[in-house]
Amino acid sequence: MHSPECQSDAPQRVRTPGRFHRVANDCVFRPPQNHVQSPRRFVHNLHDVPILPCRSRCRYEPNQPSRARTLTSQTSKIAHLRRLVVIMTSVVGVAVLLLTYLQVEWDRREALRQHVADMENLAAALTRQAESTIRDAHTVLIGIQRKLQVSGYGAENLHEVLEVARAQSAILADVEGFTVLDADGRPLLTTVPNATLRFTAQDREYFRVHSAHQVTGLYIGAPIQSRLSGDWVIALTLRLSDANGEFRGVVLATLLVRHFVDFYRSIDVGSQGVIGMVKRDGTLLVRSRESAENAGLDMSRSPVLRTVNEDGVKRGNMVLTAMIDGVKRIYGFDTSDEYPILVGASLGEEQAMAGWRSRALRSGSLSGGVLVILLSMGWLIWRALGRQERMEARLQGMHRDLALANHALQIIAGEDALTGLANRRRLDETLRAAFQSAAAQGQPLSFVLLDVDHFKRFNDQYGHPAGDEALKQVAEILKRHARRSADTTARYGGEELALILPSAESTAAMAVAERIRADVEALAIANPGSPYANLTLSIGVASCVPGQTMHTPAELVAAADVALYAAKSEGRNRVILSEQPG
Ligand SMILES: Nc1nc2c(ncn2[C@@H]2O[C@H](COP(=O)(O)OP(=O)(O)OP(=O)(O)O)[C@@H](O)[C@H]2O)c(=O)[nH]1
Repeated sequence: MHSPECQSDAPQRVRTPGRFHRVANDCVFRPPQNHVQSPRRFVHNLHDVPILPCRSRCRYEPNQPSRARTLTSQTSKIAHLRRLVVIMTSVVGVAVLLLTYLQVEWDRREALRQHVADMENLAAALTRQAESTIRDAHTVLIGIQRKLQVSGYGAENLHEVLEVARAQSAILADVEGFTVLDADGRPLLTTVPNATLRFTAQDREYFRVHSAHQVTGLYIGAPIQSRLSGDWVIALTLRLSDANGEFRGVVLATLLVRHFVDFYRSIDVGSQGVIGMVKRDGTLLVRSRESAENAGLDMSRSPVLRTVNEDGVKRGNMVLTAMIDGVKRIYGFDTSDEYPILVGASLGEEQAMAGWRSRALRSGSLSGGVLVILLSMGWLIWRALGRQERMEARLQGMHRDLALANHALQIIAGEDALTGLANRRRLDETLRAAFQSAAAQGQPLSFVLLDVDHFKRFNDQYGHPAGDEALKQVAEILKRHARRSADTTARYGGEELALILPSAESTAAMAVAERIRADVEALAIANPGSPYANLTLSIGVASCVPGQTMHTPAELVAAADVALYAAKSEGRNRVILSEQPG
């Protein structure tokens, strides 16, 4: 009762005209649901039917099932192992990459955080230094302004002012000197040594700002080239007014740009680093990289100044590409609360992060090495397992061939491997011989066909190995009841067994069949799927005197088959005698 799409390698016999397929003994059948419908069987001469390879997914196991199963599970274990190797290698590889990335990224942030903090602190310190320098000059300017505004511009007072200013200028190293200009911009006095006083400052920005009364306090101008000394200076100025507030001139302190530049350059910020001071309006006052070229440059569009002026940030940091030279830098900046100035200190990003880059390169190389070793090992194991898998598959193929060869040998030998009964081929030969001999002697001949009831449910419940064991036990009972030497017990196919009883009439055959049925029932092998709760047999018995009532063995088998069908239909676990005339 093999399904037509059977594809296992078991040999099978396919019955073409009937509804049921019969396969060789070892194949595990899957009968159609309605297989008990009449006519149940179609008897044929098996020798006319070719042995075909079984191609369904039936659970056919040749006679060395456990070894074959072991090999199959071994192969699938190896395949599973190979998959595991790929998965493990990938997981560990990804983990190594991820950890390396996280470590490198953490290190980068830490390095950046450290540099940013350094630059912010440096900017704050330099802002305080600039404030202090400006404050010192501012204090002297206020003194000169007061003295002139109170005591007037007479020669004696001017002389006194000059003396005091000289003394203070000598103390203040960053100050080039102090100068007083009259309302026309001409110098009245200066502390700058060897200065020629034949010039006018009317064109200077600070002069215009004060004469137009645009500022009241200290005005910090853009860097200019001093007309007194030729040095680049930052002019700090206060307005001079008379008692009516009329413009009387300007008192001026000039800070030496080179002093700031020298000081800024003495601080190590690397060859790409820059320290600079700008006015809050964006005018560049000092830059450590060049002393004068960029003096007065408008930097109001710089992101740092925009942050300070637009967002009101007083102190902070940024990583950005400089407007002046296009170098990417890490900036720290701080603004003065006293004066409209801002000092920024920066490191070149490339130089600052060079340490981190080399550490990242080392980590990357190390991880790369680990990864290469890991992948190589994974690949080697994977390849070795592949070889083993192929070998196991070959071995499996060889075992299958061996099993088929054994099976073929058993067919030739005429014995069913599982039960030790005669196989189908020998059954047919024996039946044919018994039929001819009984016909020649005018003796009766009986044929008994036995089928285990609800065996599929038994298999489904306990598994095929248990089914095999039960079949063996039934076969043993069958052997016990074949007492005469001419009696032949055989496996007809699947869970069907047969018994040839030469010289036995129907009464004797029925008695034997009944004893077999009873003995099997008495075994009490549990079969929960059966209404009898135990394993039982349905048996069909047919008898004839060959040559008289029947003319071929096939007729006798067909009669037993119909009787067996009747036994199934009437409730199973019973023996039915064929109604065919015997
Ligand atoms: N364990 C084992 N099972 C077998 C063997 N040969 C056939 N079978 C099984 O026997 C069962 C026969 O099923 P069916 O033809 O439906 O018959 P059943 O379940 O006994 O039902 P009825 O015959 O109607 O009582 C199938 O499940 C086959 O797989 C064998 O050698 N070993």
